[in-house]
Amino acid sequence: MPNRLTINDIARLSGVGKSTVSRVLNNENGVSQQTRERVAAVVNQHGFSPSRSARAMRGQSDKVVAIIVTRLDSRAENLAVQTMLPAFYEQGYDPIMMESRFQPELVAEHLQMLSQRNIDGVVLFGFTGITPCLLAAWRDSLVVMARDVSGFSSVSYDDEGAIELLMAKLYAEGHRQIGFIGVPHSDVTTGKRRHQAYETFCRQHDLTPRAVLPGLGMQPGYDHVAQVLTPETTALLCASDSLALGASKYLQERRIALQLASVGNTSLINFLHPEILTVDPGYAEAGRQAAAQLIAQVTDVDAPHQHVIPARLV
Ligand SMILES: O=P(O)(O)OC[C@H]1O[C@H](O[C@H]2O[C@H](CO)[C@@H](O)[C@H](O)[C@H]2O)[C@H](O)[C@@H](O)[C@@H]1O
Repeated sequence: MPNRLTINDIARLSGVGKSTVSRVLNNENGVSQQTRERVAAVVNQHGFSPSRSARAMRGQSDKVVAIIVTRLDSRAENLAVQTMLPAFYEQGYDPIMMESRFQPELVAEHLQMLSQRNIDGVVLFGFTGITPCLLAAWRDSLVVMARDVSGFSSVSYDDEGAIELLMAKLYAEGHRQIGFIGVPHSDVTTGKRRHQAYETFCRQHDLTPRAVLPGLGMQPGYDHVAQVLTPETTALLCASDSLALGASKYLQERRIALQLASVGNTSLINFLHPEILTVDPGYAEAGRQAAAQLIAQVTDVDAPHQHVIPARLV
């Protein structure tokens, strides 16, 4: 018996008609309890796993998408998820959330499990180590967030543009000694692209670059900011809001007055530090576009497509 029974198989094995099986699988009225149990017994006995029908039988949605975030505590990713969820709900999809913790092996495990459950599609927050090969089976039903992966749909941010906007603003305000705190180049987007954009701006405007790349998070910002400060430094550009929060705490404790700037425009930084100059990479818009793209793909309305969200100075 093949793993995936057809509706005909179930009808034959249960001794009922196809339409009866369909009514049972779709949890409709008009079927006796006894017949319902007979059909359910066949389904259970044969290890039947047509997730859509099984879900319908349990009265659950038959349209399910998965959202795989890298970290459940990322403010950036939360902002994108916040606009993604209503877009999925509106079209009748039930989203489930999973976490990768930046581990490709975990992504592989999640995808394997999702494909066994016949999930309609996946939004995956990408990172270094995610390869086209890893995602091959999902080419038509997956959207990568925050970076592009060759051959797949993606919604990414304009990392260089975000830094150029902030550097241009700081420069226009008269700053000539601008430090940079960022993320190692192994992280291609938040790390390499944002740092290189800073270096390029410095080169083009004859500024001396002074950068440190400790990694994502508030603690690295707090621990490493001192390395880029000189007595002449008047401004500090942070590759993310979390780094800016850490750097800001350090500077406040030592009563060092600097113009801080960061990429993020997340609610915590706006609430605690409205004085920080910030660029909105477009997390909310990215969430909306990712949901729309995935729905268009899984309903055959659109082919894979790459979107880049423009950054906006706030
Ligand atoms: O301030 P945070 O919430 O820690 O945000 C930092 C950056 O998070 C995102 O980048 C990181 O996750 C991406 C997947 O969502 C991954 O592709 C990237 O390599 C990571 O650095 C976000 O895309 C950035 O804009 C945030 O600055």
